[in-house]
Amino acid sequence: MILNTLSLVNYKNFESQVFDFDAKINCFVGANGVGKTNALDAIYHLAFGKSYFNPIALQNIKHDTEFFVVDGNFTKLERTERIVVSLKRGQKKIIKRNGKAYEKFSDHIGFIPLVIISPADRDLIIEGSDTRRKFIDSVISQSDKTYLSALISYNKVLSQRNALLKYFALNNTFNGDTLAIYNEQLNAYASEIFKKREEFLKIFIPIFKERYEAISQSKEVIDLKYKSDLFERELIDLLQSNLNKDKALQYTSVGTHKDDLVFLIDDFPIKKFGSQGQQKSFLIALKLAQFDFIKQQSGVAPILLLDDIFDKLDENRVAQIISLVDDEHFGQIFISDTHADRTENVVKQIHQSYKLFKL
Ligand SMILES: Nc1ncnc2c1ncn2[C@@H]1O[C@H](COP(=O)(O)OP(=O)(O)OP(=O)(O)O)[C@@H](O)[C@H]1O
Repeated sequence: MILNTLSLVNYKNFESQVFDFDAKINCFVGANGVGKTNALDAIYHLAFGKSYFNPIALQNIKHDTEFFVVDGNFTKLERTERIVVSLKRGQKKIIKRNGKAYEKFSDHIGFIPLVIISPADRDLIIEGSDTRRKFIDSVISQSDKTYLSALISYNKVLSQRNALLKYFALNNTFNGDTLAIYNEQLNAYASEIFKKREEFLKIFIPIFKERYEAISQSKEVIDLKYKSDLFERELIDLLQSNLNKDKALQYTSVGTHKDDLVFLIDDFPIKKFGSQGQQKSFLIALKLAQFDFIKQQSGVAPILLLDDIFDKLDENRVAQIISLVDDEHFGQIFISDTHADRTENVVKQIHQSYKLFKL
């Protein structure tokens, strides 16, 4: 998967910009605030139809302008693919592949395999379970369309069930038959989601551990554990036994929407007991394992975005990370850094072919 060119119009701080990329390594360098992360985010947009950093779509349009266009020309399996994402104020976002607009954005997910490593990933450790569920969902969805569709359906039924619980409470009424229909649907989707998350983690965890060992070169034992209500019983039984609680809360308190991933270091939560360096290595190992998994499943090396990585890790570790990717299966890498010299020094040692973009 290679991004050949990228053209931006009114995307965040870019008014009009065209990049012609190297097939291997590309570095965006420049002072704080010049738009290095924004350039990476534009590439992320082409893969996921949204920003990695700012979920409010309209805030990605350049201030005081009416629309943005992110236009990318890729080579995938020797074919040229043009992806255009655009948004005009007051209108819906449009994603086009080779001139044809997608009806459902979810159809595009996985078409441009991509992994981003950014300081913002620390949210995976410090924030709530929804951040970790999003991570696991995004990894599986990139290689499994049926998973994404089960997830979308589950969320739809879940909000209908929650709306019904609210309606019951507001109108002081109850209808077990209607609720049972939602329970059955939710149960079917949840079983599928649970099974796929379990299967995914069986493959993913060993890759992750291997990556961590390679990066950290230390003895601590790290682990990932899948936490789900569904290990206990089927969702249909859980919904039944939690009915009174759900009626009181007016929302569904059990299900795969409550699943979590527990991050452990020597059997203790990494959030509380991991050093800064261990936490960073943990997150990078997680993302590199994502890279390996997607490559393994789709047969295509994902595009790798490394945001601000030199600020967080020393040069040796960065070189190690880049060559880890280079070793077995090179994809295309995009790096952002404030220091052109530092970036060039590290990159030069690993590959002769690279481009530096001074923003
Ligand atoms: N919608 C927008 N319109 C105009 N400018 C924007 C918009 N959104 C963000 N910006 C600007 O983009 C700049 C930040 O860009 P970015 O985060 O890419 O910087 P960076 O080069 O990665 O910096 P750092 O080295 O500090 O990480 C800020 O100046 C911000 O004001």
